[in-house]
Amino acid sequence: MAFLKEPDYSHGKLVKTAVVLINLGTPDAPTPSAVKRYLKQFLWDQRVVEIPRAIWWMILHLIILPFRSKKSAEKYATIWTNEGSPLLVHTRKQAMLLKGYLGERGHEVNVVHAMRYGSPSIPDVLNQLKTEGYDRILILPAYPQYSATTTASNFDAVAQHYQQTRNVPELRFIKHYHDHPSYILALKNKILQSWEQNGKPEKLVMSFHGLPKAFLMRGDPYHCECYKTARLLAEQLGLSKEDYVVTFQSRLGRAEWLQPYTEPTVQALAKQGVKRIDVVCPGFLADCLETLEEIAMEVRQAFLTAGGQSFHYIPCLNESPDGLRALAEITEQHLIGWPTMMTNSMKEEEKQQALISRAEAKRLGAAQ
Ligand SMILES: C=CC1=C(C)c2cc3[nH]c(cc4nc(cc5[nH]c(cc1n2)c(C)c5CCC(=O)O)C(CCC(=O)O)=C4C)c(C)c3C=C
Ligand SMILES: [Fe+2]
Ligand SMILES: [Fe+2]
Repeated sequence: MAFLKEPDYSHGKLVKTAVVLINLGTPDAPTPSAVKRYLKQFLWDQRVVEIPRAIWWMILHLIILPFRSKKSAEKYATIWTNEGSPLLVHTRKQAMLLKGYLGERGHEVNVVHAMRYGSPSIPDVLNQLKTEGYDRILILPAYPQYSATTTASNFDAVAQHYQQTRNVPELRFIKHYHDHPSYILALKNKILQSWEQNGKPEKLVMSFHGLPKAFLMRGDPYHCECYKTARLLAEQLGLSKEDYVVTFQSRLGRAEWLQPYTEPTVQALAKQGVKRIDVVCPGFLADCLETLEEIAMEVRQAFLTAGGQSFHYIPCLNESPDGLRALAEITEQHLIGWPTMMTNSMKEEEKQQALISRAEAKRLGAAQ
């Protein structure tokens, strides 16, 4: 009888393991209808907007969706690439490379990407892994700093998915890595690389995505984790308090969000006579609308219009070897007790895929 069949694993035996890199999500196209579909799912999440549902439904459907979808679609169009939305393109490549980096370190795990909103969706990805026989799942949120709005929302989506599943796999969930030495080192190297090419700024602006201030007051640790990342990074770079400033971007709506806000801060710096600033966004693993459009275009313009002379945007870690090495080390620490190596249960095409990822990771410097 099927239900009495012994499972094809037991303690000490190898079990197929997969890491799921989950990022926020992005529209399928830079069009008002695609952006509307994405925003509708995103902004209906109670982890993101805590306003009572009936009131929020009216605001969302009557004001936000009709106006913001069109405006945001125009912004997305300015950053869209031949391969698609930058956030999706980078996240997909990061997952592929992370698999290779982990393989090089002796962990033969699968690494796939999923999006909290939009596609590939978390349920689709987890279903696919189940079909392929993965019975150990490690969730790696693409957010170094924990926030209920992002990290806990990923957790909700994963937990909700498995509510519909009888045979739930072993699950692990990485909470944060805002102070992980290899993540800080990767950021430091990215900044030093930019300074070697372009020289140093008078002020380094570290801009993080914002949140309503009320979420901090209710206990969300995000704000503290951003400041810890910034302090560790400044220490590593040998910066004094006068050399850098922490700011928060991407405010939405009229309520107060975490301060100081990025754009007014850079305008004030320009008015105080600061001629050259660099902006880095350590909270984003991958470049996206919020960095490429909001920071590298809008905030740049605001600084230059207010009298600034030179503005450099320092890109996110994206596919940089240091960034991937950091993700590999962080992941590795959470694989302890889950022995992973090339198993006989891996299908031929899975083995082939693992070898391709490793070759690409090696080419990018994983073995250094
Ligand atoms: C109430 C609104 C929002 C909260 C809270 C929020 C938190 C939050 N977001 C990120 C990361 C990203 N946000 C991105 C886009 C984006 N964010 C909001 C709103 C809130 N975010 C909106 C409406 C949008 C869509 C774009 C727009 O219309 O302005 C993105 C980029 C997505 C892309 O497609 O490129 C990221 C990444 C974090 C880390 C965070 C809290 C810590
Ligand atoms: Fe956001
Ligand atoms: Fe924005």
